[in-house]
Amino acid sequence: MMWRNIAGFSKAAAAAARTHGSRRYLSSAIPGPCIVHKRGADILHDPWFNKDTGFPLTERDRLGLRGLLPPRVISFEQQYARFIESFRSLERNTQGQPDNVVSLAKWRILNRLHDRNETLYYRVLIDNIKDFAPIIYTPTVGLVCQNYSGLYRRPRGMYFSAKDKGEMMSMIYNWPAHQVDMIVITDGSRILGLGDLGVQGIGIPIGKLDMYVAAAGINPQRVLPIMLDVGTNNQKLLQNPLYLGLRQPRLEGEEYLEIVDEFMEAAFTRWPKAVVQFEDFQAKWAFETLDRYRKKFCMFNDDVQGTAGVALAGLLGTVRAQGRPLSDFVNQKIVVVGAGSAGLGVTKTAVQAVARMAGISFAEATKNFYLIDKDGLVTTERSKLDPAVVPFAKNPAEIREGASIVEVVKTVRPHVLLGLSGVGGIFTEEVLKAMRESDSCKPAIFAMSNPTLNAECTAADAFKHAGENIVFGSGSPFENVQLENGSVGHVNQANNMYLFPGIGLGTLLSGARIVTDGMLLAAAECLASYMTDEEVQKGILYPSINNIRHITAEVGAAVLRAAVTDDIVEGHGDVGPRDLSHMSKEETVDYITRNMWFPIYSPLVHEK
Ligand SMILES: NC(=O)C1=CN([C@@H]2O[C@H](COP(=O)(O)OP(=O)(O)OC[C@H]3O[C@@H](n4cnc5c(N)ncnc54)[C@H](O)[C@@H]3O)[C@@H](O)[C@H]2O)C=CC1
Ligand SMILES: CC(=O)C(=O)O
Ligand SMILES: [Mg+2]
Repeated sequence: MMWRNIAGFSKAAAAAARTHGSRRYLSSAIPGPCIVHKRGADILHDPWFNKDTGFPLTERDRLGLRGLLPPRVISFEQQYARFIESFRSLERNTQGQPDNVVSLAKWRILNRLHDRNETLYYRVLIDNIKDFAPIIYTPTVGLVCQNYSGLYRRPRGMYFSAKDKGEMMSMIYNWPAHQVDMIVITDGSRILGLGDLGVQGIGIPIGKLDMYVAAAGINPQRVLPIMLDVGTNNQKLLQNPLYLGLRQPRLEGEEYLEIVDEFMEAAFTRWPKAVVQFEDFQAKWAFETLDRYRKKFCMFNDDVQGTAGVALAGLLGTVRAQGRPLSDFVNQKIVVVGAGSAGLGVTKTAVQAVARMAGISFAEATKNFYLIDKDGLVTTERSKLDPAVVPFAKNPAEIREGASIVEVVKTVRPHVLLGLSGVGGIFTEEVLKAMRESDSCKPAIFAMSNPTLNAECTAADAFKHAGENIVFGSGSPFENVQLENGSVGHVNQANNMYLFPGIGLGTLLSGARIVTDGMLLAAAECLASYMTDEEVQKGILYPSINNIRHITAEVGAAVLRAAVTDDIVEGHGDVGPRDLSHMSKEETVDYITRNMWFPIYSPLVHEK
């Protein structure tokens, strides 16, 4: 597999160079014979320009590198093969060691490459995304965040803390890149299903932006991970002498919002065309900030909106998997476990879809949805009902207030059981067995919480207890399951990674002023219609992660076209709003694809 990639190397590189690849250096070129203004060791220490042993002799001569490298010039292909060999050797040498140890060792070797040579790093990531996504993204990124203070070697991204109040407008200019396209920001308050990890949550924006580079071809020189450190309520971290964040409780209320406001003003003052993705904020701030900024800035919340689109695509897929027409979605009974930023985002979007399809009101469309939180089924009987869940609260005459998951499943016999609770294993054997009585011929189980240990159930347990005819999705990857009937139980990775890169890229390349509901719906519909009937019937609802660039180009194009329809595009670079509106669907996909950055070594000196 790896070697096939290497064999296909020069063709892909040449194609990329013809389109977009080398532009990255030229865009920041200074006049004169050299494209990079740094010299000598400064170049070797800049992961953006560094080619390690790959510097050709002319560049070694003209950039003051002679003598600073071993004499032999090694090709990109050889460097790539060398890295993969070290990675495989690490796999061999860590066999039998605990999973956490192996995962962190793999993360370290990749991270060291990231710090040293970005071109090679992104190339190995793109070519081996199926193997490496679980390391730079969920589940290992969760472990990295938990151990961040010990793993920390050098900073990546920017840190704005409560102590920086009043200073952010000048601080933002400390970032060395002139242009920033994508920002992913967190306050560390709800990192995956791991809770409040304070400043250690920076690993999430870094991992998400790695996915942006890999999937959407965002130029890595133009991405910016942001940690907004407003304190932490995690007592263990506050007591840890190695903790790297502010040692104070989280800011609340207006004090908190003032910090986020200040950052947003600073970021958009310096980079008015940037897209900002909010990530892993605790529910109350996820909703509040989305409401506060979505009409003012070009931003979206991935956990609320990206997840909703991926889940909707999965839910529509389950209808197709049952061999039923899409219109049957309105009859599906859906139990959502978890009423936080993700669960509520999913439920609201799915209810809206039912309302649209059936031509009924939102309130009427909630009929087949059942929302469960830590206190059980949400009904109108509950005291102190959170206003965000009110629209979905059931009549207690139907099922009692606070009913357990198993009670709800036994009573409702749902078509779909979807978990976004962050609680590992709550889809117990009893719950899964109850799904055998589902009214669906192919019940669907989505255990979407991350990382792996927080999944509501494993893939193997789902197929074992709920039956071999189920459709299964999980937020973190699981291996496909070999079924007793001889067939394969397919595992779908129901993760917002299938949408956020396309949402960001389509928004960026359209120059949309804001991210509208129409753009988000277009993204979800694009993903929902991506798979063929044949695949869906086999229980395959989402594309392979190996095709992530292709699906992202399609999603990006759908988002861009929806932005044109919503009349909010301002264009990107030389491509104006009129050009965008005249593009056919195919031309839009082509435009998106041509603008994806691809890692190849570009010349650092002009030919004489
Ligand atoms: N697969 C994907 O693409 C995504 C997965 N997630 C995952 O979803 C999980 C939740 O994320 P958020 O909604 O942002 O968290 P949150 O903290 O806002 O919400 C968690 C919800 O689960 C409920 N809950 C807690 N314990 C429960 C129990 N024992 N039984 C039933 N409900 C319980 C809480 O009451 C709350 O409503 C996390 O693990 C996160 O990693 C989030 C976004 C995307
Ligand atoms: C996937 C993701 O965004 C989460 O688990 O929070
Ligand atoms: Mg998230």
